[in-house]
Amino acid sequence: MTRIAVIGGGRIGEALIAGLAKAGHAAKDLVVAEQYPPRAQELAGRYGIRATTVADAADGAHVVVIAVKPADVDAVMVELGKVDLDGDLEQLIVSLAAGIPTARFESKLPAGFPVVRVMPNTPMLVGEGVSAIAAGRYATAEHLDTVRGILGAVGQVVTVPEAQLDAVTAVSGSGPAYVFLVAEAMIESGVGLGLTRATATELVVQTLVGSSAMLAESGSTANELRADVTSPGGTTAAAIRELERGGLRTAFNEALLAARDRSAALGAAPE
Ligand SMILES: NC(=O)C1=CN([C@@H]2O[C@H](COP(=O)(O)OP(=O)(O)OC[C@H]3O[C@@H](n4cnc5c(N)ncnc54)[C@H](OP(=O)(O)O)[C@@H]3O)[C@@H](O)[C@H]2O)C=CC1
Ligand SMILES: O=C(O)[C@@H]1CCC=N1
Repeated sequence: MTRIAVIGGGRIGEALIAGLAKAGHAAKDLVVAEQYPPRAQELAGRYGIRATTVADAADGAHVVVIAVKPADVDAVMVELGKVDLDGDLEQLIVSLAAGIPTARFESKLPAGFPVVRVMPNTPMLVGEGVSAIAAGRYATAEHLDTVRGILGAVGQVVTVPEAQLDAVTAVSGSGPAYVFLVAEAMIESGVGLGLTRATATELVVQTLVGSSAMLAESGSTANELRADVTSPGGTTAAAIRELERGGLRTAFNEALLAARDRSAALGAAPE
């Protein structure tokens, strides 16, 4: 089985580890390098995996996943520079960091070292993630297949040109947060209308689950499904008029532009 080292045991690092563990990836083939010792121990205990240093984790791993914040990537690359990254193992660097171009990794690795950049999202924790992957200059179709195999165990995988990854980040990388925000807002509004919090939460959660399943499975577009709920002169039309008046579409346009631009800025070369 592919030996995977996850560098950075934060939110997305844990989502990947948990998703892989749930999908049956053997614990002995997963290792985490997390700089905060209590957190490292927590992950080791929760998933029965080894927690160690960056260099030790990378040494002997087939795939080294970089799951630290963009600002911490360069420090990790310095640590990796101390390891004899082993061409015989056909090692591969997979970066989950928003914005950081594959060229930045390649410039700090031995010549020709393969790098694949990925934008995942947290629902991979429950096997329902979606990841977009893009090959760096030296990554082959086989390397992309390896990454598809890993991420395919925890959700869907799409392949895009690297230039599109900042847009992907705005849509699906950050996307779960928009959905959770909508859930929060609907629950609060339900409570405002007199429902108990527990009832409002149950209604909203299952509405999101059911609507998502229809989007995924019905073969109808979002627009068609929305029209089906919107009876002429009815309650949905009244609600949607208010959402449009509140500038929902413009807000989403501006929000995704801001996220795309922030991703690009995170990847700008350090001064
Ligand atoms: N969260 C998400 O939904 C998504 C995140 N990403 C990307 O994933 C990356 C991580 O994000 P996220 O998980 O949210 O961030 P977190 O801050 O939750 O996780 C990063 C972890 O890496 C640790 N770390 C930092 N430097 C090192 C190091 N040198 N060696 C070992 N561990 C280190 C951090 O420790 P400490 O806290 O002490 O700094 C932290 O625990 C980012 O680049 C982000 O762009 C991509 C898609 C989705
Ligand atoms: O907020 C962030 O920067 C990261 C990238 C995508 C989701 N979380």
